[in-house]
Amino acid sequence: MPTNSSLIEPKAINEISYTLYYGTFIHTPSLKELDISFNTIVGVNNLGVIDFIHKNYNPDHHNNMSPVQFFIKNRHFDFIDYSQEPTKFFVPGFIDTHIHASQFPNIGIGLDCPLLDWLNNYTFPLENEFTNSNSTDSKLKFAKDIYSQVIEKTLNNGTTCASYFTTIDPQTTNLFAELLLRFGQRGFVGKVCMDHNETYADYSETFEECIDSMNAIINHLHNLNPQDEILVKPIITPRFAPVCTRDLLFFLGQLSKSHNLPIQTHISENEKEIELVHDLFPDCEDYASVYNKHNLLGESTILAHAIHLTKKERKIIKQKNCSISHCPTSNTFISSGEAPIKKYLYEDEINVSLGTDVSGGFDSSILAIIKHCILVSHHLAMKTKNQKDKLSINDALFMATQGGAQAVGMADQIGTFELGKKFDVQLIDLKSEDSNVDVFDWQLPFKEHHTSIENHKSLSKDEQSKKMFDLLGKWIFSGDDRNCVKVWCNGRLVVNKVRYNHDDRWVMC
Ligand SMILES: Nc1nc2[nH]cnc2c(=O)[nH]1
Ligand SMILES: [Zn+2]
Repeated sequence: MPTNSSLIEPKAINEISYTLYYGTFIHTPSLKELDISFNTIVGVNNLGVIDFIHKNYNPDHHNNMSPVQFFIKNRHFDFIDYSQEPTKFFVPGFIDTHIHASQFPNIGIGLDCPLLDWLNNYTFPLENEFTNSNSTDSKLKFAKDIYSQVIEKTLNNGTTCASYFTTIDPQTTNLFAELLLRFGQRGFVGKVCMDHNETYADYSETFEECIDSMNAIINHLHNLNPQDEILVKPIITPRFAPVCTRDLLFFLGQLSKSHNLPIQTHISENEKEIELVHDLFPDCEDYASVYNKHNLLGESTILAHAIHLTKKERKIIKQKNCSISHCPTSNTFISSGEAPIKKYLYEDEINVSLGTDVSGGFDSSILAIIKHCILVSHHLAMKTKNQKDKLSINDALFMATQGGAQAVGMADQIGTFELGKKFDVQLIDLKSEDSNVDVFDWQLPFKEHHTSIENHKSLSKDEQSKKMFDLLGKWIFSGDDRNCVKVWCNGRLVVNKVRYNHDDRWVMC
């Protein structure tokens, strides 16, 4: 955390109620930096904004001039204290930059074929179910069941923001945005655009239908958000070049400019797909050039997969400041390949984030994707015999949080614990009910329910941080949704798995 503490303007004090969270905070302010702060207070106002951070707070050393004491004297606030619980820590909410909400029922299905067959055999038929024109009611019910489940599941896994693909259907896409708001997850809503599906003609739209649908969705979402808050936003989503006409690609590039909307698509996932793009766009030098030619590459473009990029494509992607969404689980499940992410991050300096890519990916948890991206990078390193290809815990955590925030154009609003950012946060408990994580007392960074004197006598700050780092490894490699016990989005508690609050020490003033 860059700032030790900061005090809000006194004039605002009577209008704002606060929650102060006290405990261990862990985040990655930059790619190479992992910050572990014990005994830290983060103050969140009623707009869900962090405007108070105080590190190393010791309640036994009262200093009446300290910002904390100032708060205690002057304000109504809730004080939520986990500072004496070594297996509990706060991390930023995860950001999933590539997930197909509509494909959720297909999780675990379709292991037998590569991308283009997988699309035709499994994916297009399922997405087509959302377009049922015979009965609007049954279509909406079908969509509501699936979409509610995917939002609940991802929130329960600590995803506070996601960039979603839905289907070509506008009505159920609008319903999806409404559900996001109801459940309280921040979301980018991408109606899939595709007006040229040669291999599965049943699932396609005309250019004109796509324009009408996009306009309907943009208008609907414009009116949906609460005042002064953008929680759901449309994202322009050409599915991928092979299913879009040039007219559609041009139109979508223009639409992004005229409405200042982000873009997401797929790129260079599978070798047969790349050949198809060469055949369909012989005038373009490579896959990235197809998108570039149609004004679809910019700083708010998320390119999913990006496994087989050429050096030249990597250069364009960097020049245009696009982000990549790395989807290692999907890339393994449908055997698309191993993206050289370490090179993208450190040689090309491209921003890389993580995506579950449900249902090419079989796990809707970004914690699982963190684990998988590290494992895939180790396999790549064994193949290339280059240790530098291995991703670290820091790299993966950064991609899951601040890298994701940059990908969705919210680097200054979410992704870390910093003044002025939204409180999109998870509380992790390694000893939660039914936890799969085994922790021994000697592995803890400090004693449970210690007195401050005991604590001072124990480990140095560096030793404590090292132990906490090891606990992070335990969380990533043997933890799961059971350890994500609370989730806040925009300051609002949206998941609470703590059955009784007796293990939270609440002090109401
Ligand atoms: N993984 C994946 N790749 C795609 N390329 C085009 N559409 C898709 C999709 O739905 N999933
Ligand atoms: Zn995808």
